[in-house]
Amino acid sequence: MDFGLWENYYKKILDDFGFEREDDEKTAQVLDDLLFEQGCLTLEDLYEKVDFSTKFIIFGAGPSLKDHIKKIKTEYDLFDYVLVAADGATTALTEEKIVPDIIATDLDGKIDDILYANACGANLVIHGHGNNLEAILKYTPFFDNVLGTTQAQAHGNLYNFGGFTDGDRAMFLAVALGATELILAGMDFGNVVTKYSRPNIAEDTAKADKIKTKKLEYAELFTKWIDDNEDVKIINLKS
Ligand SMILES: Nc1ncnc2c1ncn2[C@@H]1O[C@H](COP(=O)(O)OP(=O)(O)OP(=O)(O)O)[C@@H](O)[C@H]1O
Ligand SMILES: Nc1nc2c(c(=O)[nH]1)N=C(CO)CN2
Ligand SMILES: [Mg+2]
Repeated sequence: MDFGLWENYYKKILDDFGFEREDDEKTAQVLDDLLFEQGCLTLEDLYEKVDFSTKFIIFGAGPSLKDHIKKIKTEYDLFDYVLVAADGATTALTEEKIVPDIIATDLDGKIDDILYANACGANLVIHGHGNNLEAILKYTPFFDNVLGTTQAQAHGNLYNFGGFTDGDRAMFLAVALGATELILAGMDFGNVVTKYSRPNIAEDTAKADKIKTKKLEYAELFTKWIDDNEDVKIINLKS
């Protein structure tokens, strides 16, 4: 999605959630400075790492994630696909001894699992926004093979491929990497969250709060936008 079109959605998101654009821009600047210092990936670098396939599997952190991973393990040849974990989904993949090729994260998943997957070879797409400045400062220096994103205007080392939550941004990234097919696993949307999305809940699942429910509505909207507007086949294992 080009920035002009994205900006219309972005302004609505800022308004809907009460986020400040200046806060997003401040974190973006910090992330860009960190990546300048430590080195980072360009889109072309990442493309070279995953150009073995144009078929991608995107793993979200919804209630069907574990079942979908088990189905994929038995019915698919994992080496035929570029595996992209959205943040908390990394933990479920780690439990199943799978290292994703890419993790899209705003660094609020289980950091130990993301660090482990990164050490095992997963590339990281770190998203800076107005509410994760501390996590960006604290954890970014510990990761290798990082590409940075922002939801504001891209500048310096950062990209904006479109998308809001880790899951739908992972899809926009896949499109930017030339995906022809996206298989969605654990992308339930709706209003139920899992321990992979919310590590502190007592049970395996819980009712999403209002803000999370609204985030998932945007995730679904952008998934539909990609399906309607991009030249890519989307297969959601949930439906
Ligand atoms: N029912 C669901 N619960 C949680 N995540 C889901 C669900 N369905 C789809 N997803 C996707 O899985 C992704 C990973 O979940 P996670 O909660 O770790 O992400 P997030 O974008 O950081 O959300 P938040 O800002 O609420 O922490 C989400 O970004 C979303 O796109
Ligand atoms: N400012 C801000 N931006 C975001 C946030 C958030 O909590 N605050 N959460 C996101 C992923 O769900 C994506 N973008
Ligand atoms: Mg996250």
